[in-house]
Amino acid sequence: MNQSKEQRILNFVLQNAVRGDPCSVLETIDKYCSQKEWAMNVGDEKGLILDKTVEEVNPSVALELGTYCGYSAVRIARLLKAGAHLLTVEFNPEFAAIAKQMIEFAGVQDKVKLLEGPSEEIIPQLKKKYEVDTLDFVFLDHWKDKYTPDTILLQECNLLRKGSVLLADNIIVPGAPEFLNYIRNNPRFQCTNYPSHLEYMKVEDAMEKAVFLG
Ligand SMILES: O=C(NCCCCCn1ccc2cnccc21)c1cc(-c2ccc(F)cc2)cc(O)c1O
Ligand SMILES: [Mg+2]
Repeated sequence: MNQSKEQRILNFVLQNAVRGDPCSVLETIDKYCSQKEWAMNVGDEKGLILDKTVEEVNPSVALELGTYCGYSAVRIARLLKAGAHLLTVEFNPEFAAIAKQMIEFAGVQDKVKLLEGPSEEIIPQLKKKYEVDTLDFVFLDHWKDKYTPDTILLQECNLLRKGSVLLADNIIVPGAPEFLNYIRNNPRFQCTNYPSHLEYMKVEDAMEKAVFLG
């Protein structure tokens, strides 16, 4: 059975990165995906926008929708203060298995809880099953047509508080036009656009930050 691309990325990290060193894991994934096989990690350029937003928010409780190989989970978790944690949702079991190993190799497993399943099922469970009060930070990086329904669901489940920050990837490519329309025309959100490039490519992309006003 030949390996998946995601397995090849993990193997390259296990063989070339430094165990317990999140920055080394991130550099190694970026090296592989820029030189050998493209993959849909947020990458080093948009990763800096993610870093700055996480540092600005300094979240106690963060949610990520779309784990993939765990690149952005490692990226976020490495910046979290003591006692803070990231809940990351992945519905593809193969990706979840890769991400789990990636997160453990990076040494951030104590800060990350990987939840397997579709976001519309997991979000309503966050309060009771995962003991979440409200979310300080949400990174949207899953199916682009789920950004809007899941943002609505987060509000319906009372998971956002005044000042909660959403950051959405791929505003231009693959694009989330319906989300952009929803969030920019919603008076309960204050939006900021961050132009960038598609991971590992000279193609324009952008991230959108939306602060919930309560
Ligand atoms: O599709 C993307 N990501 C989503 C992957 C699937 C998520 C599925 N999933 C995960 C959790 C979860 C929970 N509930 C429901 C579904 C769930 C993506 C694509 C590109 C891209 C691809 C080709 C191209 F030519 C240019 C750009 C670049 C990106 O950065 C991306 O993020
Ligand atoms: Mg993305």
